[in-house]
Amino acid sequence: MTGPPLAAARPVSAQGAESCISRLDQAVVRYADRPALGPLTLAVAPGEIVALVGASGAGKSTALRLLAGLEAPAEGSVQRPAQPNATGFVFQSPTLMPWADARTNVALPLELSGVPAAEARHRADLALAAVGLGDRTTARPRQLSGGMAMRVSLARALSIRPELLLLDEPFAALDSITRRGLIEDLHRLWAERPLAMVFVTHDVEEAAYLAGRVVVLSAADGRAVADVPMPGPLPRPEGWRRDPAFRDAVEAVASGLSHAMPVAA
Ligand SMILES: Nc1ncnc2c1ncn2[C@@H]1O[C@H](COP(=O)(O)OP(=O)(O)OP(=O)(O)O)[C@@H](O)[C@H]1O
Repeated sequence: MTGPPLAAARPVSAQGAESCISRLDQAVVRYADRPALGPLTLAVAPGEIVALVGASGAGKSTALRLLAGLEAPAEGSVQRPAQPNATGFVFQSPTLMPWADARTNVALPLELSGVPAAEARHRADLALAAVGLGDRTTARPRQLSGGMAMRVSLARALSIRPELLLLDEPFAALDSITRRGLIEDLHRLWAERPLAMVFVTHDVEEAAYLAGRVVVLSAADGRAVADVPMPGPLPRPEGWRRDPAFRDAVEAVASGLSHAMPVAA
């Protein structure tokens, strides 16, 4: 291996208390007294893209739920964006209403949060155009491919104009070409309006390509065992996947992950 694996990693606890949009501080989650996560400290700066990787059960989704305010920690604290509607969430499944067209799927949650109907539809159309579905606003979910349905889900999350976007393995069910296209879309949208993102994935290369920083959670106890800054500009330049700096970064994350895997009995 040529990369600078864990030498380049810095412990999460070493992060300063710099201005951040969201932060977990020594957060612990337990289910029926069994530890599910932590203690985990994770700070996300405005406009920063962070990928969370770790074995199944390491606590990645739990960390996202804490950041989303969907559950509270048993110990430690969670800092979240002050504004209401500042956090968007994209799940692994697009979770679209099958009876509604793409526009309504995006507009209805806005209307339910108090946005007048005409404005909600206008914002839905803008969000759908931003994800490349400007010509599919009247399509029902069954008329859309898996990648298109995920784009609608992304448009729905973006339509609230979040400062923080949480994505829980959003592209896991899609083929690799579609996944790569969606990652490029995320970078393009981020370049137009740099919002913070926390992206959960099992795919080391996807994490290293998308994010400016990759945090590795331990399978044993859901602590962060590595926090690896990713080299290179965002969005990625043409041919970045073949760049030695990218290949080294992938190895650094993979090495952190191999240290974070459960030890076979
Ligand atoms: N509602 C729940 N009740 C009980 N245990 C739970 C609950 N949700 C999660 N857990 C447990 O908490 C731990 C962390 O789960 P979590 O889903 O956050 O892991 P993950 O890293 O996202 O896993 P995966 O990659 O498989 O999605 C696991 O041991 C899981 O079984």
